[in-house]
Amino acid sequence: MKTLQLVGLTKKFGEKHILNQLDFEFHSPSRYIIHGESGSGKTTLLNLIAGYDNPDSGRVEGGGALNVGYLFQDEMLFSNLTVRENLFIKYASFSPYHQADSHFEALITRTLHDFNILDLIDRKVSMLSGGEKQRVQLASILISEPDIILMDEPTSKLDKKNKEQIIKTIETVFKDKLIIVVSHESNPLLEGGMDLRLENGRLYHEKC
Ligand SMILES: Nc1ncnc2c1ncn2[C@@H]1O[C@H](COP(=O)(O)OP(=O)(O)OP(=O)(O)O)[C@@H](O)[C@H]1O
Repeated sequence: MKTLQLVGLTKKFGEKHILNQLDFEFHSPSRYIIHGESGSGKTTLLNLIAGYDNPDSGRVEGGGALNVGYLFQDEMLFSNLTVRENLFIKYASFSPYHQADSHFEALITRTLHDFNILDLIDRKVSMLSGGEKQRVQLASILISEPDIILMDEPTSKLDKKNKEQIIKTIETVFKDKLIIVVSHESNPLLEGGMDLRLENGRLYHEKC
């Protein structure tokens, strides 16, 4: 089993400690849902795990050996490009060859099939529904073939029906991955996931 360890992780903005000597061990494959008040540091924590920002002290261990995929709160897609073109842009930024090779074709076909949107591959993003766009955004994370998936409010803009569908898809397609989700929802977002609370700069197990 792979692990991702946070060791004495500390992050300050000005004089304010956002994360304070935070120790935690995430196991893969598992699902964790991080709750916490607005401004408690949830996005800051994901940014540190992804390596987008550096801690003031402490470290993230195991992250370097694991490929991280990050779905941002406002993940951007180019509306006047097709689903294939959007995913290719993402792929080209990871692939050393920057071309749509056979690996890309196999990867995109498998991924879009898993998200049940293969028939939309040549459609412009501007012609997709909100739920379909969200599926393309989720599919785009898999283009970097990550071991760890970080998601900031992945279902916040969806209605109940779409939300349930997306959660089901995440549970099946991402079942072998370590998933860390930030969510404002008070109920467990993903069944079987571990609920955590970020408070006063530390992570606590939350009782449901
Ligand atoms: N680059 C920055 N410079 C200064 N302060 C920052 C910076 N990034 C975040 N902060 C502050 O750090 C605190 C934690 O922000 P963060 O975005 O991690 O919170 P959050 O728990 O994700 O909030 P929300 O639930 O509202 O998205 C906030 O008070 C925020 O204003």
